[in-house]
Amino acid sequence: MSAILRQTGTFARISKSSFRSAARSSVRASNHNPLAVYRISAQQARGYAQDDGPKEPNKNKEKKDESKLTGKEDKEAPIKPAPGTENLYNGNTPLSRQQKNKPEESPRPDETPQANEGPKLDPEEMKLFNKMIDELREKILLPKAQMEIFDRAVEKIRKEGIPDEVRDHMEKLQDGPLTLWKAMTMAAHITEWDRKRHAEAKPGEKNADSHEHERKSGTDDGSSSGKKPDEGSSFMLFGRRFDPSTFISGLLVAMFLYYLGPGESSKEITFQEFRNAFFDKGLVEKLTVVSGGHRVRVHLYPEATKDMYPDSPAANPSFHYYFSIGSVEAFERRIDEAQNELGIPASERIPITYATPNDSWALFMYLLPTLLFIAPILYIARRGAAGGVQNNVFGMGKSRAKKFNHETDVKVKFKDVAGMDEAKQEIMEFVSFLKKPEQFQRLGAKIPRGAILSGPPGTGKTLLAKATAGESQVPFFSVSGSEFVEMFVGVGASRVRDLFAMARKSTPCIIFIDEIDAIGKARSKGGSFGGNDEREATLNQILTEMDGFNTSEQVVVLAGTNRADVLDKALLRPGRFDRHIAIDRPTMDGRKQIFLVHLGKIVTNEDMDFLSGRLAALTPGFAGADIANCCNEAALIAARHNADSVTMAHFEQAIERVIGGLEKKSLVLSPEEKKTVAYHEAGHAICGWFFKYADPLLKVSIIPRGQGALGYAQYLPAGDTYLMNVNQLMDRMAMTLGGRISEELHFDTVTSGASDDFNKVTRMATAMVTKWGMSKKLGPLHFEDDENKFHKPFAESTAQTIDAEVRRIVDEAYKQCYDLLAAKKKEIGLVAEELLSKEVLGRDDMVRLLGPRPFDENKDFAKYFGGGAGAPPPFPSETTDTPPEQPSPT
Ligand SMILES: Nc1ncnc2c1ncn2[C@@H]1O[C@H](COP(=O)(O)OP(=O)(O)OP(=O)(O)O)[C@@H](O)[C@H]1O
Repeated sequence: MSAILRQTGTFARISKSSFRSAARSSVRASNHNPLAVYRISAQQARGYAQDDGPKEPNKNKEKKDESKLTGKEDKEAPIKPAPGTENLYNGNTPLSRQQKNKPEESPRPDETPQANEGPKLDPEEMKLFNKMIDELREKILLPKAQMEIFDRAVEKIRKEGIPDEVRDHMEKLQDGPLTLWKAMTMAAHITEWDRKRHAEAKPGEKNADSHEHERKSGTDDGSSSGKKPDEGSSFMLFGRRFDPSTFISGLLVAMFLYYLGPGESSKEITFQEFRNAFFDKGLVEKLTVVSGGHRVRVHLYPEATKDMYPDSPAANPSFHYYFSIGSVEAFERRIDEAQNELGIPASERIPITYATPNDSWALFMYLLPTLLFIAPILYIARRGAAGGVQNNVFGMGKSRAKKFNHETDVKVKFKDVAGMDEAKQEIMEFVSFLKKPEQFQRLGAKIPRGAILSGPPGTGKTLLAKATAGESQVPFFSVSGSEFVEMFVGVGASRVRDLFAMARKSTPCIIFIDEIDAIGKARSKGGSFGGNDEREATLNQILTEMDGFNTSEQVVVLAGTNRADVLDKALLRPGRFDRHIAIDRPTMDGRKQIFLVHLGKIVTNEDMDFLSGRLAALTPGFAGADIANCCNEAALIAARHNADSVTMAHFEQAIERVIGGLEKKSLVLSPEEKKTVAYHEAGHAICGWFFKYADPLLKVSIIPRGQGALGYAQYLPAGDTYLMNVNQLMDRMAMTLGGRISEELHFDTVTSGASDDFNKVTRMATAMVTKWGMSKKLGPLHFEDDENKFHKPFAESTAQTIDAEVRRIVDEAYKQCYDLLAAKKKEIGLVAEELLSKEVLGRDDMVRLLGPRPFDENKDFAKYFGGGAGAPPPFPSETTDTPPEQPSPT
């Protein structure tokens, strides 16, 4: 009973096991190891081991006396705390020293423990007990009423001795420093003991004071009213009863918050640092081998570490130091050596554990951000590749087709589509199929699956498809081929599936895929550069879907393209796009019809028949979209001039603008340049007027327009001609050279303004020689152009012949033009001077200056432009003179 709390800490050394170890070690050889105190000291526990009975302390005393006599006591009990733990418990002096100086005392008869009470405390023990209680008070904050109960209980212990119950709990808490948690549970036990003591006492023995305390504390758990507390499954904390389930769920929440928190931080140190800073100072609580036996995590006593290294993060329980090890065996050996060096007994060795599940959790938490980043990408990619109608990750695999409702959206009818009667006729069949399928099925006819509408841009392919839907009164799904193409392989195919699935749900209906060449290009025969997989997969899916239609399914697929020649043959085979409808630029009559459609919305007082005819004659080569644009431009120009209605002049301005671009009034030419441009344009105009097969001039201007054109001449082609003979070609070439030859005839030098003319002439002459068989020397041969210019499809000698023939033809055209212009030098001067003064000349001015054109005019020409008879040449429309190119540095 002489020593109760003999260590650097407080209550942690009063255990039964300590007592036993003390009994053993009291006769052991002396140990100079200062660290030994860091564990349970041999002299610490001198009593309170109830199992050993009251004699045990005496036995111990005897041993102690024995050790005193032999003078070994000092050596047996370490007197100095381990480095780093001196301040652990408020700088307590080593217990062994206190113990050494403590007088041996027997329990006083009046202090004999009573039932339920432990032995009484001697002055030394009392001192230490008081110290422990002071620390408890510092660490915990109890409600006032609770504090009173606690104080009362402490007072009781002081007077009557330490009860077994409290002692047992202290025994459990002996390891490690006094943490807040330990302090709380300790306080709870003391108060609980006191409460129980009162509850078990006879009613008469209960003092009124205690009742008052319980009432005040408001924590009467029913024991006072005769109800037995459920001690097995709950414990008290702050006077509150906690059951295990509350505790476990609380613990789980705490763990959850812990892992949600800032996470475990760590620092790598060397083994030497570990030893010097922590191990040798006794701060290490435990070591854990992690990372598959490559690293060791150091668990420190947080309080002691905090005291020793106040600024270090090591005191944070979630912070850990790590050091690397070569192998587990080597590490264990080193630790053993280190502990031997410090003389730590085997029973006190630092525990070493091996990778707990927490490590996997830590690894998981460590990898979590990366996983969170990568997982969605993988998921999208996989889902994209997987395809399927259900493939709707962020709407990726969903079709982007716009659905037009036949009742509300598709208002276009066949009457709105003009100038393509044959195409309309062809597509009409689809309308009858969608309207009356039985008429075809009755006779065993298979309904065509779809049609490809091919033609230049703006010729009305989409319009025709819409009109088909409008006429058939069915829903219309419109999608562009490029909308199937995505970054992820498989998305296109998935969208095709989705589109067809949607269409099947709304049968009968029309699907229109515009620009189908974006996905329907001929598949490569392998070995192509780059990845075409996505496009090919999409095309294959279209082929499959079209095959998959059952003949009674009323889904018609129409597709538009500008490049029918590049489409995959599999698309065009019967059973898929059965029909191939070519829609070309409209003819003169077609243009007239289209003008009539679009003029319907324009406010004009002009005679519609004449207006549309004249405009159609003025717009050779125009597609439906250009015509619609012209009508709109004319209305805009008229509105800009505050006109009441749109006049012929507005339409002509609009056409000029569409053909030549915007007038560039800001581009001011010098007088010399202007004169050159005027003579250049006059040369072209004279050629067009006097060459029989050239296009008659309609308008010439020296106002710069569009993309750098300094002059502008508009010619009127005879009509829709699809063939050109040698005479027409020669006249056109001669006319094209007219600008440069006029410059030669009227100026000392020539300019670079004819560059574009030469380009045209050369191309025409080359085509005559290599494609059109118009050279006697080369004969009827066709030489394909190699776009890459890698090789010539002819022999070197043939190449020389081609060059010579092209030169000969151009020379002939040159001579033809030169002869004419040399003869008409005066007329050129007339036209050029007039141009310089007026800037723009019309056909009437030409007739005034040069007299009527000496050839029969085309009848349309005569009708709409009042000229005489004459046949203007075919399809050329206009020429513009490009700006001078920059002279090359050489
Ligand atoms: N035959 C026509 N009759 C009336 N208007 C037409 C005709 N052709 C084209 N248009 C006008 O041109 C506009 C554009 O035509 P549309 O979009 O059908 O051309 P497209 O051939 O589909 O062009 P792209 O090949 O560039 O897709 C139409 O909205 C319409 O106003």
